[in-house]
Amino acid sequence: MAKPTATASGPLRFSKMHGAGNDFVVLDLRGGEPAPDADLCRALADRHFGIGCDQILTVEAPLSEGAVASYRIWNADGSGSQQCGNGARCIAAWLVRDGAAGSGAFAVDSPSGRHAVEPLGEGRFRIDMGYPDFEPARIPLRGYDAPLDQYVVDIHDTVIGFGAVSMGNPHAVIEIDDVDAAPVESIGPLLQSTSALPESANVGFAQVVARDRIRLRVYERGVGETLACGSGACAAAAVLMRRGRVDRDVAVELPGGELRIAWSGDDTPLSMAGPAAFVFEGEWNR
Ligand SMILES: N[C@@H](CCC[C@H](N)C(=O)O)C(=O)O
Repeated sequence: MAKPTATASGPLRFSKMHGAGNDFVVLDLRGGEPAPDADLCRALADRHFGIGCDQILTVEAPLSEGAVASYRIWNADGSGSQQCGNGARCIAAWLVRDGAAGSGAFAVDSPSGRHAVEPLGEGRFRIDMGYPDFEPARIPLRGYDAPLDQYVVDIHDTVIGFGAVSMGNPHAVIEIDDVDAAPVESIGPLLQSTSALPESANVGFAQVVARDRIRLRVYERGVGETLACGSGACAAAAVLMRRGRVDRDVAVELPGGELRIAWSGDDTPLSMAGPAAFVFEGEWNR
């Protein structure tokens, strides 16, 4: 099979991939192809008139010495993001298939920094996702000077308690008794709309099942509910670990699959392990 590459003219070649059901259109921009603009992202992501995906990922030249490549992320609505955990694993799988990375450990750059990648075999990868940042100004979360375990907002008389953290991108985490009954479609967009979260946030609804197991649904910024959010799984685990609600190594069950999150504490990066899969290759007629 020919390697999917983007050329300056003619059809735009893409790979369709997913990580635990969070699906992607991957474009290779290493040949100098411009990044997709918001209109093209929306067209590619459209599930009826386009290819259909939650995010568009672009493979680009490395930003740091020794990294094999970098990637950027666009949501289905055309907005950009700084991080995508499931996307990082898909980019890793794509780079291995491409030959840019070998079968051993390697590094990739993202808008939020450099990530060590460890191929685990059978289509699974472990990614160093960096340091969870609880500092309100850097999430960003307005109205607080110091991190709290729980923040409270009152939006049009709906009171919402949540934890907040940046994984490079902003996350709010609401602990809930039964994730199946979580008001994802109502509270997700409502919390995203608060001026306390000036860059919006990915809103996770997390149920602690056991000290080593969380169930999670995420209403993503720029998409809506997805089958999995990798950075959301990292965020939920980090918030619940910091509260002492779960152990430092947990399984996170999402509607589309399971991820493993480990974080030994403030001075160490958090790691995420999970699957990455190719679905099909194609050409977009522009
Ligand atoms: N699905 C992703 C997160 C993608 C970006 C997010 N919607 C944002 O706007 O920050 C993941 O797996 O982390």
